[in-house]
Amino acid sequence: MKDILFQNVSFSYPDSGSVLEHIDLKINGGEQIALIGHNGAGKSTLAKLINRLLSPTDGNVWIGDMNTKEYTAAKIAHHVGYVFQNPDDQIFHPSVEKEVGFCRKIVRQKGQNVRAQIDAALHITGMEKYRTKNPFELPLSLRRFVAMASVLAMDPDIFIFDEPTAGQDLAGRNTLINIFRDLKEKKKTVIVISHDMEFVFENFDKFIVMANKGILFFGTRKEAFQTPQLFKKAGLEPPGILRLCRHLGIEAADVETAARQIYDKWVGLP
Ligand SMILES: Nc1ncnc2c1ncn2[C@@H]1O[C@H](COP(=O)(O)OP(=O)(O)OP(=O)(O)O)[C@@H](O)[C@H]1O
Repeated sequence: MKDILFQNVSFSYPDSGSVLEHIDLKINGGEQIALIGHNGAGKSTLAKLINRLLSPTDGNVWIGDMNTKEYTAAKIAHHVGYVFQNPDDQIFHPSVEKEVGFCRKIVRQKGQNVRAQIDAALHITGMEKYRTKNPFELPLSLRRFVAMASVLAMDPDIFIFDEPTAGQDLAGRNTLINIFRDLKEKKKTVIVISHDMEFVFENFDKFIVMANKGILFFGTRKEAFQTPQLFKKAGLEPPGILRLCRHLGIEAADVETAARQIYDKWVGLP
């Protein structure tokens, strides 16, 4: 397991000035984190510094003992898998199986069984039945799972998912929950960039909240719920469950606890 370490990292795009300033951050190997913040807060930029698509203007980003500045993006891709928001940025093979099989070289280098990796990735994403299809004949919601399968098959230590719930119905969301559960069991590091407050607060225990060119908050779901004004300061709509709990005057960090408290307080009285 590789930790991710940001040491006093600042970043500017050539034509838009400073985007991130003096970021110190440590994500332990195996943590599953939701990365949230208003539009333009710098979430994708932070994520691209992790997979070396970008390099810090100042400071250093480490993946385990690798200073990302000293490696190419292709090399870092062995350790950090990035599932882009738009799958069409990532897909370029004429069949689902070929697309997912793109991992071959990396998987072989790791001494893993290529066939087993591809089959497992197709299975967990629900893409098995589409293996011979051209990805571009599939709807966008399924193309997202093709892109996901091709990253899962590479079996990196760290996964970044950019807006994975976008355009997904209940079945798609359940597939995602299953994928995140599996990655948690495998002790993979997962960073999910999302505007889907309901989904991330239901399914993640740790949060990074970005605002003002930096990190406004890094802590547990419970701590986020207990930090007054956090969502307002971050320019975010709090999840429905938090708004409900505040209206009812109860303190709960997840739906189950809230339901139990509501039941105990109003329903379960003898
Ligand atoms: N390639 C680029 N060139 C110049 N400026 C950029 C580039 N990409 C992003 N920016 C700017 O950097 C800032 C941070 O963008 P970024 O995409 O990291 O934010 P974000 O939090 O991921 O936003 P969103 O939620 O809208 O996707 C924004 O002001 C954006 O306009």
